[in-house]
Amino acid sequence: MPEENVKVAVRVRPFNSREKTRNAALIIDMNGQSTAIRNPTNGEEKKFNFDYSYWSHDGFKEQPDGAIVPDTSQPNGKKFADQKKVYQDLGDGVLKNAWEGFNSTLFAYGQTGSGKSWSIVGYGINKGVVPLFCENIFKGIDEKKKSGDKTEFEVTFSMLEIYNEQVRDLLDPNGGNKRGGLRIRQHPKSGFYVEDLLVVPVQSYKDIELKMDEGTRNRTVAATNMNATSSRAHTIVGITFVQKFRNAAGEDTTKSALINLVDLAGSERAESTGATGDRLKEGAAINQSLSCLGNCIAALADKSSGKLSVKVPFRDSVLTKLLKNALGGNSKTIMIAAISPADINYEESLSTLRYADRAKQIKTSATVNEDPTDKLIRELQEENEKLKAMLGGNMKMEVMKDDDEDLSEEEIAKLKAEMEEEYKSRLSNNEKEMEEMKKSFEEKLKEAQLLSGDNVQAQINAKKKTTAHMYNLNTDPLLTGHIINFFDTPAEKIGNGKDEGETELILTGPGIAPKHAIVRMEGDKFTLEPGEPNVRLMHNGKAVVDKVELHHNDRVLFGTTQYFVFVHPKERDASKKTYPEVTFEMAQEEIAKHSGFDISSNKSQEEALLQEDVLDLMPAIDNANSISEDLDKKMKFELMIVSPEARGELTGRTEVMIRVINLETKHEWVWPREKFLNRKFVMQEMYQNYLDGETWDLPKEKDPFDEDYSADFHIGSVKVWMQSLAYMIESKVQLDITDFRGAKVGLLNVEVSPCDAKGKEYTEKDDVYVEDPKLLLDKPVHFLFKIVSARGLPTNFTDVYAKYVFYKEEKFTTTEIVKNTSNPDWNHKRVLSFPKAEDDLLNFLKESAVMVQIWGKQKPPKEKKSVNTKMAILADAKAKGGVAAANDNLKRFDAEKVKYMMEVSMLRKRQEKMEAKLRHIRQMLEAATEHKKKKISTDLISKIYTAGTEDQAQKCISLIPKEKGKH
Ligand SMILES: Nc1ncnc2c1ncn2[C@@H]1O[C@H](COP(=O)(O)OP(=O)(O)OP(=O)(O)O)[C@@H](O)[C@H]1O
Repeated sequence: MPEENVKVAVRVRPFNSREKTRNAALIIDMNGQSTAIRNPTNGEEKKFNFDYSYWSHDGFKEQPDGAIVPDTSQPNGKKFADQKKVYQDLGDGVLKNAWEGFNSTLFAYGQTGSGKSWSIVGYGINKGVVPLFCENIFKGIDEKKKSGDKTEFEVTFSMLEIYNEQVRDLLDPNGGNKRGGLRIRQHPKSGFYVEDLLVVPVQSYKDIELKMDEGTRNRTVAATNMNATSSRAHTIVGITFVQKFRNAAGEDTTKSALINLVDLAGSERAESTGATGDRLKEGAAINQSLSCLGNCIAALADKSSGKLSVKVPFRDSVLTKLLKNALGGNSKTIMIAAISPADINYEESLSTLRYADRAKQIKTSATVNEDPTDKLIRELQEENEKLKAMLGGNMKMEVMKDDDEDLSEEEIAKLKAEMEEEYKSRLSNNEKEMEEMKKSFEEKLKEAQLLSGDNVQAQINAKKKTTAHMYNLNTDPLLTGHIINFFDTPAEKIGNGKDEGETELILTGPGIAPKHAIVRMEGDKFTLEPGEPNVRLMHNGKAVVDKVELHHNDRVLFGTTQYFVFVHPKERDASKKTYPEVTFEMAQEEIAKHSGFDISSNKSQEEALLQEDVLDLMPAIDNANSISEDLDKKMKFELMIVSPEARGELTGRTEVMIRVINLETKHEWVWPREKFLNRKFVMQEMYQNYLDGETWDLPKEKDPFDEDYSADFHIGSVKVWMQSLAYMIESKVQLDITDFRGAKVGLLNVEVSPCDAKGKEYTEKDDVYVEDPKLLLDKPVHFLFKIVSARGLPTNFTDVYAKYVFYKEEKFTTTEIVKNTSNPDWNHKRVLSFPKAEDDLLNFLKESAVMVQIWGKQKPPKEKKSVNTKMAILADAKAKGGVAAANDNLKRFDAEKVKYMMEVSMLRKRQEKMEAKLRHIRQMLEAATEHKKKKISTDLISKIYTAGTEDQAQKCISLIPKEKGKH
């Protein structure tokens, strides 16, 4: 069988708005087949060669109809690759292969938002490979038919999603409700397949479009209910193209091709979740399928470079089972690696390029799937006879294993146990397949029409024009507008389906109550009201307590995940207003604004970034809280805005962090954003199991809500400025310790002073004061750094210690640990010696500081007070007077104040020194007058001026009478 390498194309997209806000720099360059990426920190460039390198970053224009085309008047217009170009290179090949009877797989890899869907599916008029391929296949069929070709053509369509290692049939509206998802089976010849997957016959591109819409709608319902981000799911569209004709020998022949189009989940999840250092990093939060795909690709690349003993772990995940053929078997395979052009995504883009680089080494060997139809039926019959015999115990069951698989006894036993079931399934599957083969395509189409909801969809579209309704909003714009609910009854009750009375609209998700809300229709007027007290219900960003009137384009949030936009066609048509298109971001922004955040566009880059983080995290935190409430997990999450100083860091930007509070024990933790998001994925999965009625609670070590109170806790920090040392003046100060929120949590007594090489502190006597730090250049300098004690720390801590990094040190220095007191005395003392002071050091002393962080352990819980999570969170929100518990530490915590305090104390000392010098000069002049001296040697003047101590100065002044040059 001829082997062929996987074809790899890389495509770089334009800057998105996020990258533009961040003033991101372009780090990708493409030239012919090569793609270069520049490391933004050191400027180093790495080059890769691919089958195609598609420049879609700039050099284009948008036509009035929205089509994006090359603009040759721009410098990069010539190399710009539009959708057409990509289709011509990649899609056309797939089409040709399909006609010849080869299987093909096209998959898109890349981080979230890198442009995978753009290439595979496309947006609006800018159609991607899938729609263009589908259009062309039917065009080809029509042409053949017109030319009098007698071949029968059959095209079928299927669409599935892999989320959290479960397969969901996207063409089956109930596909998402099947527990554990659909099963994967293995066929001896064709490999792994999904059992019971709906495969519908289609007759035209229009049919496929409708089916794709249907699939997307089901995907939206599932994603909204599960509160999942679509970028964590893999979507596989399967198209089979069958040609039935009579061959030269006069036999009825079937030529078939399976085309798999795979839109993979965002690649970053597999990598970056590990960076949080959280114990849950190995948990379900990592997309197992994606990391396993990486392992398979690496193993296959090794294999093709000659390492034949390498085992390819296809069986380790659902995705790799289904892509086994695409990667190592009977398929011609293409990978599109999508990358961002921006420096801020350097790591992700580099890892995508490496992935692609490895993938291009993989070899597959596709064969034409063409056989006489009778033979195919005979084979199926024969196989069924065999299966029956084996199931009846007349034949030994052989475990099906690949040459490259090395299974243990245990694994073989397990596989055997699964086999019986598998045989039964295959038996019925084969029977179904034979039946299907005997049926004409017309019969199949007729059946499918009965099953399909095409007409229903057409009716819905017509009704949308005249009847009030609401449509869903999703973070992924491709999933927005697919869930429609009409309001055509006097009162529409909305709830989670657990109410005893009737609920017209059931919504699932965290925070949805049995009687959640009611939408009433009174003539042309619509109103919204909560169905029971304390439900999470928002209207245009504000919490709904009483009845509110609904107007066209209003935004409604039920619980914490179900976002909708209300459409009132009558009001809209009668109004002269132009209504803006509502986006998910807009809906989030208005919620943030009403919770007290300053949302404006007029911001510095740093503020804009912070705003973006706030908007990202606020709904996620609400969501985590409502999951905690529904599962009664006793934990509460709050958003905090934390400056680098408050985090105990010298540099960095103001960030969003999450304060976690145990409502029963009052223990607290502070989580970085990544850790929170990582854990939230696990919370969502836990919640989904709860909804599905499965055992949902997890053991302590896997529970995303669990935290160890005895872990070290960062109580607060102090920034100690070093300026006085630049003048060799000591500084003994008491400074405020501030916590993450910028609140004062105690006082720290610190001292810095110049000393000799042995660490002996200089006294007034051996004054080493310098007027200008430059005078220390190239001289040896030594300092003493003392952390004496802290006073008034919060009483809920013990085992307290301080730690810091001095100047260019890499590791923290830690004081001893002091137990059971909120007034620890550390008496920590350290000599810091620099044999030759350099500019860097002097600059550091003059302008920088040492961050001292105070750490401790929270004390064990006192007697636990049992609380109900929902009630406790509600009480807390009421006490704080708002939904979001955003802190205002930016206003409260003034990092500059400490600097000024220390600067003033240092200036005072410098002034004393200057005044002494002045006094000595004055005394010198007085002595000269008294002794009638007209001249004094410059040598003596300089000695008086630079005298280190009072004694030295007086000694020099007393030499004046002995000076020569009287009268
Ligand atoms: N070649 C391109 N030209 C113009 N815009 C593009 C291009 N590629 C991507 N975009 C834009 O970038 C955004 C993200 O692209 P897309 O949705 O395709 O990313 P994705 O990788 O599929 O993300 P996800 O993993 O979330 O599904 C979209 O708004 C899209 O319009």
